[in-house]
Amino acid sequence: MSKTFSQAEVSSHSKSDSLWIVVDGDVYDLTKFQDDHPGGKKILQRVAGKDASKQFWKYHNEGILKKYQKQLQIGSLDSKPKPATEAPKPVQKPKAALAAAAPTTAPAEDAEALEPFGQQIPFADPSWYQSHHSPYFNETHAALRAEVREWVETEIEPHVTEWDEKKTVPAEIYKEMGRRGYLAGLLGIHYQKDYVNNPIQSVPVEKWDLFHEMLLTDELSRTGSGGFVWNLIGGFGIGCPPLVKFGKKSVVDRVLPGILNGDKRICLAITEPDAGSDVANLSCEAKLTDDGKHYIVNGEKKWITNGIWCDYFTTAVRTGGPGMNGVSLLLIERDFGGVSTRRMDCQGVWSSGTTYITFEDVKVPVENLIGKEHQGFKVIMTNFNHERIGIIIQCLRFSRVCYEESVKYANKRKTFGKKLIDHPVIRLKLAHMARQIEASYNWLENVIYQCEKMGETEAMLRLGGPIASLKAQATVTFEFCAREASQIFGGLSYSRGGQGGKVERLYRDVRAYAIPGGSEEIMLDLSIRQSMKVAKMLGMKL
Ligand code: HEM
Repeated sequence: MSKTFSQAEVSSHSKSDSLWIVVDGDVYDLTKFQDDHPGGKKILQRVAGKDASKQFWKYHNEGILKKYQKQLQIGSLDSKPKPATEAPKPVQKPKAALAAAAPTTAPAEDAEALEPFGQQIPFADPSWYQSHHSPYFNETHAALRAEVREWVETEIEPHVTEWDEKKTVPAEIYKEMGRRGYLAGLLGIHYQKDYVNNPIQSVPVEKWDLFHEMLLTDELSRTGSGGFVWNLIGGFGIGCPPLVKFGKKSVVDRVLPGILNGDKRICLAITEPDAGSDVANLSCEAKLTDDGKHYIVNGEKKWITNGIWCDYFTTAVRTGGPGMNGVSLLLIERDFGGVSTRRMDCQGVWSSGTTYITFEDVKVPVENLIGKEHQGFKVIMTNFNHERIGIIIQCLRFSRVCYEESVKYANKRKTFGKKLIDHPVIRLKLAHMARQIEASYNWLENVIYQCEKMGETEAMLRLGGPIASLKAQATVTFEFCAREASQIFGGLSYSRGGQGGKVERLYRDVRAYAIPGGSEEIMLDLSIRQSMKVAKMLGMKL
């Protein structure tokens, strides 16, 4: 935007037939927009021709300018300071600032802390973003973090509310996940470089680890929409790993490139109208044909994330007798015919496409069996840790979003002559949010590190209990933070959109995290049962 105006020039556009305002040194022509302004046109006319920065920031958050700038900004004031030509000075590392005060006997460090990143609001980002030392993150993680945040802030965040209200996300965004090489790194295993056209840009693929996967999901979750995150990786993150790990090579080679490059979509179809957390009771049946070449599948699946848009369904079916030993996993393809999907209306995660599926005489080739016949339950079990870790990462970032939005709002909203942040009762709420977020996140880092070091079977056995426990911890934290943020925002988090929009949306999304993937009650019970069982095997003495 190269055009510049003097203040006098702006002042001459102070009527409704030519209405300009200034926000942060930039000039906006609101003449046409005033009739559509959700806050009303009179309020704009009162500041016409003036600097309205103070009033603007009182009623809006940053997303509004990002969304409307292109359409409404016509230039800047000639008095606006020019942006520095050289790169802005990074925030000073606390280490340098504190060097003088550091005790001379401090132990030598193994590695330097990373540069500060983000807005430096305490607890609004993980502590390694504020240059705290971390044994887990290095320059490759910092590079990925910057790449994803750039994309999310410019291309995604300004539109998330609109997409959520429309209950969809443009297909282009999922394709972009493929084009950027992100999907190939979100499977809980090493990066699938042989199946993608463009491997990820900022990280050498051989260096990809579970912490990259964690922070990719974490940064996507800054959008503050479970619906958005699930739209992109909800079905994929749980439906694709069983195919990659246990599918026949011929099938994997045929379908995986389309999925990982973002052209085709896959989901996991396990839950049924009558079988949720008790997976072993499912009834969708698959009968082998007399020639042994196909299964004929009949049955229903419910609450299936992404189902309406999917080409492939990693489906749990009953091929044998009752209980867990009669369950198999099949890759059902929409093109086989007999697959019907309808959208379900749910409380939250609106843009995730929660689906009811019916399979009617679907003819599935036996080569689409994932794992061995009647042993699908084992495959489903190996999937749970990855699914639950995904849920934990999202819940903890959503908790941070609730906290971050609250801190920002509390620093501008005044009640009874004081900013909210100056009321001890509000600070107490923020403190309780922060302590739970940080405790849970530090536990998550440890669990990810264990997953990285243990083999799959060892991790399944030894981490099943802690991960179940952490899932419950994360969803309870999320519920608490959504509630407290909502109280801080008051009426603004009761209406949809606007400044409290993220908090209102996340409040509605809470149950979508506390129930699926193992409900809180089942998780807590399992955490003790599983941990005791494994400890006994390993020689626990009581
Ligand atoms: C570039 C200029 C502006 C744009 C693009 C804009 C846009 C919007 C939008 C989209 C909303 C709906 C709520 C939201 O999504 O946040 C809104 C609400 C509102 N705006 Fe503006 N606005 C502008 C300038 C102003 C100014 C200068 C004022 C005050 C003098 C103002 C006062 C309000 C008020 C009072 C609301 C209602 C807030 C509420 O519901 O709590 N706006 N505006």
